[in-house]
Amino acid sequence: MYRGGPRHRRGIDTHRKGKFDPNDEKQVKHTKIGKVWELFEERQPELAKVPFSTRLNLERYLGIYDSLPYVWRMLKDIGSIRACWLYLALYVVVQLALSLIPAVQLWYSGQLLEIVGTAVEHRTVDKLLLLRVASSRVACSIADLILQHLSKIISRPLNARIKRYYTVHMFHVLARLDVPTYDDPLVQRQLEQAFPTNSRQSVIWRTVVGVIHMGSTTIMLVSQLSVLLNVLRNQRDGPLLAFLSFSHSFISSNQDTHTLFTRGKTWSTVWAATTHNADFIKLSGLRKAVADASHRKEIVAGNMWQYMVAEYTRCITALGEDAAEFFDVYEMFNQQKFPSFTSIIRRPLQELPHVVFTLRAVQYPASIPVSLASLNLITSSASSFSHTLLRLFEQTGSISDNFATIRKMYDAINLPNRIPDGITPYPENLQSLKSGMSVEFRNVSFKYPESNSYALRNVSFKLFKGQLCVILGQNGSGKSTVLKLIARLYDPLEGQILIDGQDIKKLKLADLRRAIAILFQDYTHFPLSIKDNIALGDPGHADDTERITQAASLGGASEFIERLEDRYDTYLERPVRDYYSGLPEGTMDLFGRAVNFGKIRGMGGMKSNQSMTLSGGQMQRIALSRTFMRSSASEPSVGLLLFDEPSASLDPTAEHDLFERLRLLRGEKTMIFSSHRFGNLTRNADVILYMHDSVIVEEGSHEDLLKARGEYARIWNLQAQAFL
Ligand SMILES: Nc1ncnc2c1ncn2[C@@H]1O[C@H](COP(=O)(O)OP(=O)(O)OP(=O)(O)O)[C@@H](O)[C@H]1O
Repeated sequence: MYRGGPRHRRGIDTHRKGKFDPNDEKQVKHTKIGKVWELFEERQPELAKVPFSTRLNLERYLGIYDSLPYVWRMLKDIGSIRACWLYLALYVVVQLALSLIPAVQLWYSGQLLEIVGTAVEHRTVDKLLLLRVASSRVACSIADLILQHLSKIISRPLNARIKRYYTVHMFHVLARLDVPTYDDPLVQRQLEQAFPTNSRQSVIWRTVVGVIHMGSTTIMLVSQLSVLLNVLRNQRDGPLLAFLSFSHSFISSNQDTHTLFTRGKTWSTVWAATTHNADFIKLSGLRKAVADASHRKEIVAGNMWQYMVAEYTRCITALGEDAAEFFDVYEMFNQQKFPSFTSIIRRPLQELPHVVFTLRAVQYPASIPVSLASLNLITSSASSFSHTLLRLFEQTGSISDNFATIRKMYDAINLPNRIPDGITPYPENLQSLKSGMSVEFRNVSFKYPESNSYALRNVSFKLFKGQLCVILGQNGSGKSTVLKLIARLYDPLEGQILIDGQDIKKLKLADLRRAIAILFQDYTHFPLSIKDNIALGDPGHADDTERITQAASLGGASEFIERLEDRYDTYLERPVRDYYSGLPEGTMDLFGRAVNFGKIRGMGGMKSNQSMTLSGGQMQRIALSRTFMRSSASEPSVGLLLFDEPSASLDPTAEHDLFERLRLLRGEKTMIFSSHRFGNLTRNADVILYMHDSVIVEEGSHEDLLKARGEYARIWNLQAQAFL
């Protein structure tokens, strides 16, 4: 079985904040969870001697304390939302009223008990009093109902406002992160935890409600307890029965809170779980492959499905019950095998109040009705009291989780980008960009984060303003990396990059990126309309329809866009799914009619296929059009055009047209191409950089390199022979 091995582990940067070295056994505890998962937990020396559940309790409360400044900030933020305080105050008043109702009800129950007592002793009933007490008890129930409803009515707009406010925050965080920060799996995890996508209510709302409910539950407990003590004072055996009922309820609630805290363990310690189990990794891959539409063509055409089913079955059989996600296996692993002592004595304790009551009734037969009534009152109020108490425990548990999430959320909001911003505005004079930008690499070396090998090694070159440069080389030689470093998607490990003679790190990032137009080799399409896909090339002119259509025709996309049904409003992939009822098309419904969604679809303008597939070349033309939003010679804000394999998916005519257009459009701007092709482009280039294995091995014009008779000349001649 593959176990990760030292090669894999050495790659981990143990100095980075938030990481720990899994090889250091003093710091990290390693546990195998079943066949698949391995859990690594950070040891906590200062708390290690405290018993398990106490330690977790302590951690929880310390966690709550640490999170308080974040909660305060949250309250201030909520206060800044329009009309939120008003709704919040109303909500608090309603909850307060709701929390007092059980005590009032209990008090009326005590009154009823007294009436029964008087009736037994004096054989008379004050009918008016009975009526008043009974009707007040009913009024309490109705008031409870109304208040519950009111609380729902108020919470709806309150929740919506809070959610809207924080959704914008969340979007801001996700939108502003740079590549190395966003790509870090730890940051991904942090974002997932800070902004869980699967919950319908925002964590902020849950916390606000949780804090208010904790307050109202405490009031409920205190008021219930004081009324109960009052009622019990005059009851024979009352204190004994109450003690017995409570002890049972306490034990059950204690048990429940224990399981709650065990679950809480996963949130209160630093841990990470991974798997190196080849079968499980393969099984997960197979599951993803059949669930993802992008693999369907190959699965069908390649006749792969039988093999995939056989392999899936083999892996799942080999793993048995361990073939599950971490949390499922972990829960199974943690389940207590034997019932605990408390759960064993819990059952008999439950029966004790009734046993005591029966004994008493036998001893004093005359007091049976009063004792019966008080038994009923005491056991029911004890159970409601312990229910409230349990709720308080649960609320404390979930509030500490919510506080922790709020802390993570604000940490994520403040998450710094790994590429630091510069302070020098660029350029000093916007018109200077018309004649291009100079670019210089001085002994630049670079490794991608988490990678052990150099993507660039000691790379130096200089391009003057307005030059055309083509970078050539085999796959993986480092061509794209050069372009990424110029746009400061990453910073070099060693060396310096200069733009117009200034260190690139000193320039303001937004200014630098505004001065560069770039087309990536692995360009993507946003799940937005074609119009927006092109417009995003120049967000400053996103509403300029004329500019968009012009960019589309420069990118060679306008012709096929015009032929689409929705033209520029076409969504290549609709980001919103339609919903359908569960009845499968073609089957019969309950009344014997064939299920047919056609009519509904027609009325709703819904399509049977939610994604619009264009050819690879058409996709590339849209991406090119996006770049053309800012690449024209007349565009004053751009001085450097970077194209990474811009013609890879284009047919020869389109490629020829593209290069012609680029030549004309460029004017005097600096342009760098990364390419595999030798031809007109390289012949016209001022500088060709030939890269091999992360290093520049040849540099010069076409003629220079032919004369040098190196690798460039060899491949050029090979190509020329092929056309002879
Ligand atoms: N995000 C990344 N993380 C880690 N390594 C990467 C990453 N991107 C590229 N590399 C590695 O860096 C090296 C240089 O890659 P680069 O993309 O610059 O090559 P290229 O010359 O553009 O290749 P191609 O011609 O295939 O586009 C390769 O070894 C590649 O595996």
